[in-house]
Amino acid sequence: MRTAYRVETVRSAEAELIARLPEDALMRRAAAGLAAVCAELLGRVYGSRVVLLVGAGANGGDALYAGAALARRGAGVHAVPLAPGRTHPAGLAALIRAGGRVAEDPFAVLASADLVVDGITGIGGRGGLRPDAIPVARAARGSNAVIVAVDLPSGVEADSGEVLGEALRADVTVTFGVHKPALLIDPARALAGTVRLVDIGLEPVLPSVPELESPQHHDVAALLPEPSGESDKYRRGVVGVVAGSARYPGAALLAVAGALRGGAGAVRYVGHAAEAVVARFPETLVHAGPPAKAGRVQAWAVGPGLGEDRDAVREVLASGVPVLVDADGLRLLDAGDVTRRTAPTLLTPHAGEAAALLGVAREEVESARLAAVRELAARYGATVLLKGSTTLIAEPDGRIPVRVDPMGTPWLATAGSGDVLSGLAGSLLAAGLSPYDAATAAAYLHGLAARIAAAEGVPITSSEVARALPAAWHDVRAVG
Ligand SMILES: NC(=O)C1=CN([C@@H]2O[C@H](COP(=O)(O)OP(=O)(O)OC[C@H]3O[C@@H](n4cnc5c(N)ncnc54)[C@H](OP(=O)(O)O)[C@@H]3O)[C@@H](O)[C@H]2O)[C@@H](O)CC1
Ligand SMILES: [K+]
Repeated sequence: MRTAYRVETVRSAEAELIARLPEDALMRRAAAGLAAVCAELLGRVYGSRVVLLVGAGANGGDALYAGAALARRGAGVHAVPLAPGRTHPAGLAALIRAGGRVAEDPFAVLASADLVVDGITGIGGRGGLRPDAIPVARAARGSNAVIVAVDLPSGVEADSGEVLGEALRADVTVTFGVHKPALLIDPARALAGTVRLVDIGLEPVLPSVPELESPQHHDVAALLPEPSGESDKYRRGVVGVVAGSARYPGAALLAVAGALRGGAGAVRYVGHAAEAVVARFPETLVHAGPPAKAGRVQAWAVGPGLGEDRDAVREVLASGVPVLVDADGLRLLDAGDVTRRTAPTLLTPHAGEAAALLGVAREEVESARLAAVRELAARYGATVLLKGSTTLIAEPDGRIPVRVDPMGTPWLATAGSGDVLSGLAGSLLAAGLSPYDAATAAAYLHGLAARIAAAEGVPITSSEVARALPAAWHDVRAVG
């Protein structure tokens, strides 16, 4: 798992290290790593033009020491102090000793820069760029220079990934010790560019439980169910899919398509589209309803294209097996029916549905996704998968890390893709995964399938995403 830690945790780990090391040792390590990435980006350091945007804190110090290292290798380095009188004194002295200078005209040096180092704010920044920094940041972005953010793009909130004002979009972010939540969560993540992690020796002093974790191929491979010699379809799990309506029969087909490729031994479809489902997927067991009379299942997925069938949602939530609720099911559910449950529940809203469940505006969820997913999970006592530009998965117990899906792709923003995800995650629940792991594996495989389907760079449909799921399993298993 890739992990991210909150500022408070990073600061206490740093304090522990600083106490054992000579003064400035950590900053020098950070700056050396930063200078190495800048040199790599420049290709030829000698004769290159570098501008340092320097704020009032240690983030500016990092930029100054890295600038000094580049100046020693022959780069022309200019510092632009944005908090004059509060510029890191030792860092500035090191830059001047190395032949760097303070810029007389920041806009002139920015116009001809090859590389700009953004050291305005790091983990100490709050509330977007300040007015003085905005024209300078815009000039940097408007130049042809590569922009390298120090630790974080300046102007983002480190712990939440929110962007409360203007921020400076980077091409590359060089972060120290460990990722911060803003580097994994939109909207901040989209401003970080490529993220490079510099080891400053922090790992051994960090707590074992991070704020966020983001799975990679081998993590997902370890979660996927594997049939054993004794497996029959019931032991592998039967997933009940309650989806589709006279108005939205397609949702039933897409949810079943996802469920058939999620590792359960059988898919039992319940609803008004039974005929269409069997015609397309003859391996499906079907039942016209109601869910309670459908026969044995190990998990339910309810909601895609369901229309107004409130009773079906209520009945499924009254069952003693894990339940996934999506789409119309989220609109129809009664909060008490969820909080009273003893078996686990997984809710899979997009930002609009999450906003309705929380009683806030959609923009509020989109701008503060981490807070929204945690609040929903706590309020409903359920695992929540919040879909979107960054898909997040939270447990009701706030001490458990929120998982961030790294596989999302804009290609998934296509009609019916959520229906495929519901079926897939429901199937993984029926196969015995916890809601947390089922949601994690489903989001990952779904994103990977979309990437595989869109490999030629052409638009894809949700049916194609479902068809690419076996290739996604294969890909994950091959590496895991
Ligand atoms: N600790 C360590 O050992 C190591 C730390 N390292 C580095 O230190 C960084 C953290 O340094 P930090 O704590 O000095 O805070 P930092 O991010 O530089 O900015 C805070 C300053 O900016 C100001 N300010 C606040 N908001 C602002 C805004 N919106 N716009 C403009 N200004 C704003 C605020 O002052 P204020 O004006 O509010 O009084 C404050 O003085 C970290 O990210 C990493 O790069 C590495 O070297 C590794 C070792
Ligand atoms: K920065």
